[in-house]
Amino acid sequence: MKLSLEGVGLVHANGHPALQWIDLQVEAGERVALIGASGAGKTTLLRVLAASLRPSGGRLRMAGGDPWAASPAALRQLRARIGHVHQAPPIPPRQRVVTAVQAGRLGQWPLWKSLASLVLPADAEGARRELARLDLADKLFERCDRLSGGQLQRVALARVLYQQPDLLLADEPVSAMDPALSELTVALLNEEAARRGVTLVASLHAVDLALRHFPRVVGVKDGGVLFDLPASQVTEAQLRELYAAEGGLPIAGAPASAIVDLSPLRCS
Ligand SMILES: Nc1ncnc2c1ncn2[C@@H]1O[C@H](COP(=O)(O)OP(=O)(O)OP(=O)(O)O)[C@@H](O)[C@H]1O
Repeated sequence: MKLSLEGVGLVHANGHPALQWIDLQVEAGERVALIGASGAGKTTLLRVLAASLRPSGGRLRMAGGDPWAASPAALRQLRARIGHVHQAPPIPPRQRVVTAVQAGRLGQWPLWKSLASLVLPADAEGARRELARLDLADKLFERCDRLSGGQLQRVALARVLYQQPDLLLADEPVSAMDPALSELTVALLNEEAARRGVTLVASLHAVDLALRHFPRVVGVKDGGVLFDLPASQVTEAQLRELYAAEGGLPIAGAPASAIVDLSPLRCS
C-alpha cells in the first residue's frame, strides 16, 4: 500500500503537538524503520498511518485516497487491509491464543463466522501455522494471561501474519524479547513483507536491528523527520544527534553505548 504524507501535523487532545511537519512518501512494498528517542513521535506517526488518529493538519493519502474523506464503509475496508502491532498488544487476558491469532481476520470474515470463531476456532490449523513460524505453536490453546511479555508480542505478530495485510505497522514489536529472538523476529517480518510485497513500517528502539534489516531508515526527532535515508547512508553523527537527549545509542541487548564503527550493523 502506497503512503503519502505532506506537512502532516498532529496535536493530541490535551493540546500536545506530537507531530510537527511530516513529509514522507512510502511506495508499496517498501520496508521502513522508524527510529528515535523516547517521546519523539514514532507511535503517534504509526497511529496516523493506521488511520486511527486523524491528522490535525497537512495531507495524508493511503492507497491513493484520503482515509478521513472516505465513507465509514470504505474506512472500515481500508483498516481491514492494515495490520497494526501495538507496543502493548491489546489482547483480552483470558482469551486463548488461537482466538487472538484468528482475530487477525475478523475484519475479512462475515459477521456470523467472526462470532462463531469466538466460541469454536474456525481455523486452528491456520493459527498454529503462523505461531509455528514464531516458535510458539505449543501455546495454541494457552490463555493469553499465562504468557510472558515476549510471548504475547509473538502472539500479536502471529495475528498480523495470519491477517495477511497490505500494510504492516509494528510499534516496537520486539521490545520484550531477548536479543537472539529479536533478531530472528525482525528478520521474519522483513522476509514476510519482501515475499508478499507488503509495505512494512516498524518503529524500533534498537538501532542495530533497524540498520541491519531495513533498507530505509527514518530518524524521528521532536515530532519531525531528522533524516530519511537508505540504511547504508546513515552516519554516526546523525545517530548521535537523534539520540542526543538519551546519552548514547540503544543497541539490542546492550545498555546505551557509543558506537565507533557502524559497518557491522548495516543492512546487507
Ligand atoms: N494520547 C496522548 N495524549 C497526549 N500526549 C500524548 C499522547 N500520546 C503521546 N503523547 C505525547 O506525544 C509525544 C510523542 O509520543 P509517542 O508515543 O508518539 O512517542 P514515541 O516516539 O513512540 O515514544 P516511545 O519510544 O517512548 O514509545 C510525547 O511527548 C508523548 O508524551
